[in-house]
Amino acid sequence: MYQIERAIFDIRRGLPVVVNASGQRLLVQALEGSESVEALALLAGERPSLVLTRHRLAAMGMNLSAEAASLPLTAHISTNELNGLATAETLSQPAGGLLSGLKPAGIAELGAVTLMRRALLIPAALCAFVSQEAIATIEQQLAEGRLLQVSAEDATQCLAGAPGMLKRVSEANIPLDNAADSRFVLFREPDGLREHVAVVIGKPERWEGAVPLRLHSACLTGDLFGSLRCDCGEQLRNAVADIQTMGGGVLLYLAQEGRGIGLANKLRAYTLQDGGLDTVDADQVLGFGDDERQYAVAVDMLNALNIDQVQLLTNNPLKMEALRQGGIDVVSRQALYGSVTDHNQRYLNAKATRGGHLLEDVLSGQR
Ligand SMILES: Nc1nc2c(ncn2[C@@H]2O[C@H](COP(=O)(O)OP(=O)(O)OP(=O)(O)O)[C@@H](O)[C@H]2O)c(=O)[nH]1
Ligand SMILES: [Zn+2]
Repeated sequence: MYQIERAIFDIRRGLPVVVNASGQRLLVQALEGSESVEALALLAGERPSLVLTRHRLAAMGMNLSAEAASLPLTAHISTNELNGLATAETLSQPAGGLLSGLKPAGIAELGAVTLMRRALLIPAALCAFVSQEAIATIEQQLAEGRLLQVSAEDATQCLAGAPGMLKRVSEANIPLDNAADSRFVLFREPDGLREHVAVVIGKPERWEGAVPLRLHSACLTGDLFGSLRCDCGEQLRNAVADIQTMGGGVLLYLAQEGRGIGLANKLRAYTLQDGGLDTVDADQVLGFGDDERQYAVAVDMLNALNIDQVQLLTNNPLKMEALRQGGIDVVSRQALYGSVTDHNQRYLNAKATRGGHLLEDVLSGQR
């Protein structure tokens, strides 16, 4: 995985990397932030194609076949169509007849888009297979370390992380407003890119049975600034207070901003929502699924804290399911609400109707 971390840094800087699928080399560059399609074409000796996720293609008005719709991602756009589509912003527009040359994506292209996701960029990649004529130059650049190469297998798996490899890095007592006896324990993912914090409230040696647990995905706008667009800040504070009242437990503060798409993309999604889309459709226009979060890191953190039985504070059935799949016994669920306001009502409605969140009580005005 070591090469992958380095490749992600190059991708975020707008540089190309090579994704190698059984000896076939695909030059890959992020659409977002790429300065020149021409330079990529010159290096590869081929015109690049644009690889997009099926979510984005559907949002662009493509009628995907049943087969294509079931793939994790799909398609090439043939080269001369690139001109009209080459910015992240124009990609959100319906494409009409522009996208005639769709082809199913192979494992190398799947790896390319997975790298973009992991790099928290728009999941769209410029891709060109290296031509026979260009191979010598590419090999020289690889040998000199000017270009990085990753295997297609590693690239496709880079979102999942490496189970059991979270590092417990540092910890300290941090008295909180509603829970004076709290301890922050910081974990770092092996690639060093993301850090997650377990807030341990109370004295673990006194806990009996299922531990009260909150999985909280980071929301800079809501948690820190009290944004009225969502309910996150209130949920965070309510969770700390509830766990304290329940006799102590754990809040996992997960680096999963914007349901895993990152802050840059969440801000883009907010702008699309201001244009009328709901939270799910806005993410799909950008190329993302309903919810891009993976909870393996949460399971790892619970294992490190010797917790295998929990009472989960959430309205999100996916979180219960993910913990159960990771071998954690979720013995009960407790609802956790913020307030409904004029600003967040549409968002909460979409969570309930599109995302299956259990929010009936709060939306029907019972709280
Ligand atoms: N993509 C996207 N993310 C959003 C939007 N509004 C809030 N978020 C993110 O949604 C996530 C909400 O996280 P949580 O509160 O832990 O989870 P949840 O899925 O709402 O489920 P609960 O456990 O019931 O709260 C945070 O990462 C927010 O940054 C939005 O409009 N678009
Ligand atoms: Zn939020």
